[in-house]
Amino acid sequence: GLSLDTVRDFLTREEDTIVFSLIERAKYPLNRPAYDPLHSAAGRRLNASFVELFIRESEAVQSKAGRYQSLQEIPFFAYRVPSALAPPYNFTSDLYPAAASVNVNDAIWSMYFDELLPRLAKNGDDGNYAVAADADLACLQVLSRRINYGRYVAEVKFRGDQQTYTSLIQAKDRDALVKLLTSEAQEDVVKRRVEKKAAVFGQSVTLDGPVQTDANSQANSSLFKVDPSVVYELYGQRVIPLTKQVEVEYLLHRLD
Ligand SMILES: C=C(O[C@@H]1C=C(C(=O)O)C=C[C@H]1O)C(=O)O
Repeated sequence: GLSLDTVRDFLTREEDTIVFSLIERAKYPLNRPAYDPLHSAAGRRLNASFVELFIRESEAVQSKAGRYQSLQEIPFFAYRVPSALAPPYNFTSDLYPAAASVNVNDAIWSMYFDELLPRLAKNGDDGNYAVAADADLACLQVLSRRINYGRYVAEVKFRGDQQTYTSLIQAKDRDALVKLLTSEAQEDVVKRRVEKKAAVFGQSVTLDGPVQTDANSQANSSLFKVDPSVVYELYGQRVIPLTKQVEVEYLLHRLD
């Protein structure tokens, strides 16, 4: 069952996946043309970039394979995903049905392409657009899963203090809800841990010398495949605030 410990364990494990997916995308140059609008053979400007088409088609395949039968997974192009051909599985849902579809995928999409990607990838174009787009998809999927997991966090917190949450939800008091669900101490632990994971997972491993410790490694952030301070800021300024936004939106539908 859900508890504050199990949801925090889930979020902790997702940190590993987030850091590794950022490290993978940082391996490739920016590959700018993959993000510009495509043109038809006749020269007409199309509405989508190569990366957007890649992600739409990938989601369609994964939808057929049943990925979105799990409520933990939410597609970026929900209106385009075909139904699943995969064997049915009876997913238990811990979520309140009227609030289960709350998500901030649109905000995650623009945050990733406008803010994060330019800080991850070096300028350059090696033409390997499908490989880079696949790395983008991995980043987007894990960021979406982690941030939209705020629905589960909110459900646990609601069950733990139904009376207080119910009155704040009825009053539609967003500010008081944010305050009640926030744990500053936990946020500080999370931010410092992901920064450390970026330093540990993103160092160059050689057979000579000792394994790097944070004390001697964090001094020079350019040693790392992804700058640990970028990951710290990503969590502090975007991942945690968006997770809390999901928590609040979920709670506002929790009594529907
Ligand atoms: C997820 C939680 O709720 C809030 C959001 C956090 C996060 O996104 O990491 C951390 C602490 C809380 O302010 C939690 O309490 O664990």
